[in-house]
Amino acid sequence: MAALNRIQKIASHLDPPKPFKFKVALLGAAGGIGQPLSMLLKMSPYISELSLYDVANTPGVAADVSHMSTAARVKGYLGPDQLPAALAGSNLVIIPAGVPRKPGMTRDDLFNINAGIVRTLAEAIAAHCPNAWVAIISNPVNSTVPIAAEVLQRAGVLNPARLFGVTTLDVVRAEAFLGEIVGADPRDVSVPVVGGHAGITILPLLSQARPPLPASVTAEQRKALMTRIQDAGTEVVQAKAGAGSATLSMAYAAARFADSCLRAMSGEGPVTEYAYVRSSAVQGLPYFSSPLRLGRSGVEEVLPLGPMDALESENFEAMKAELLGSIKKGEEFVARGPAK
Ligand SMILES: NC(=O)C1=CN([C@@H]2O[C@H](COP(=O)(O)OP(=O)(O)OC[C@H]3O[C@@H](n4cnc5c(N)ncnc54)[C@H](O)[C@@H]3O)[C@@H](O)[C@H]2O)C=CC1
Ligand SMILES: O=C([O-])CC(=O)C(=O)O
Repeated sequence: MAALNRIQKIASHLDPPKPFKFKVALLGAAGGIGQPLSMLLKMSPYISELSLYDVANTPGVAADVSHMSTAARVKGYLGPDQLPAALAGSNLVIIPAGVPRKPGMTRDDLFNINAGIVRTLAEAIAAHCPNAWVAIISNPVNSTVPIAAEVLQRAGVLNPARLFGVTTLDVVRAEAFLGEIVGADPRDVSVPVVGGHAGITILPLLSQARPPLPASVTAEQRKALMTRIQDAGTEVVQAKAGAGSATLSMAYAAARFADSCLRAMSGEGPVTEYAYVRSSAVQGLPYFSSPLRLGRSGVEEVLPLGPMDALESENFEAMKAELLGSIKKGEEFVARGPAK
């Protein structure tokens, strides 16, 4: 314990106290992702107020997390009546609300339930914190981000520079898997992952990986690594055998994404992150996950995708129809309006 205190003292000396200034709202805070993410956000030096919202079980989660001896003040909000207060004044809203997959399902199979949840939450954001940055985790991300965008646009408050589909888990996985292969600490590995967040739409650009894949890795092994990154969500769904999908690695990835947003908001830029955003990065695809330069106002620049090798270019072409279909499905859902 003495050693831990000493390490903490040294760390706080090296890393001077940050202004604890942002309110972050987590919608779906009592779920499989929401609970560990609440804990990780409570540890963020950038958060002064942590607002935990869910339709079930938030009082318990909020009471539990609030006992951690870190600066963020924690408040739990339960049910739609408390949603306005949960959101008011938020700088960043993170949304893991919704149902997860079971074995045999695709992410798109979640559309029927999660589309309505995201629409309702986006309507509340438009009304109660229209300037917040919004990070959507709920699947299918390829459609839920266009849903949120359409809702915000119809309310006259859409700022595409502040609306993100969280694809950080794809990057995290690529770093972990490549780190294993090259024998490096994954924190020293970088792999761009672009496109969308489902199967073939997840496009790891292994040709741009740093450190590069060793020359001994064959074309088949390279293809297998690409496929493993694309199917990693399914790997977890199958391993959990009906008990849900990735929660802990997702909470880690979302905390990392939130940290990037809050650093950018603080002016500690430039911050580079990957996320699924509305952009003109790829002709004919109004949403695409790209490398982004984040600053105080949100996305300041959508960075180029960079060169692709033959396999990546082939995958890039092959994903386009599916991604566009998912985008249109989301947009049409909002255009149709609520079921009568
Ligand atoms: N973007 C990504 O990389 C990933 C996305 N996901 C997605 O995240 C979502 C959540 O996954 P889990 O946390 O494992 O699910 P979960 O079922 O454990 O938790 C979801 C939570 O959302 C809450 N919820 C339901 N309706 C709500 C509403 N209207 N307002 C507020 N909260 C509501 C539930 O009460 C529950 O606590 C799923 O759609 C899943 O597919 C999961 C992993 C990775
Ligand atoms: O696979 C799922 O259903 C959850 C998810 O998006 C992921 O783990 O990447």
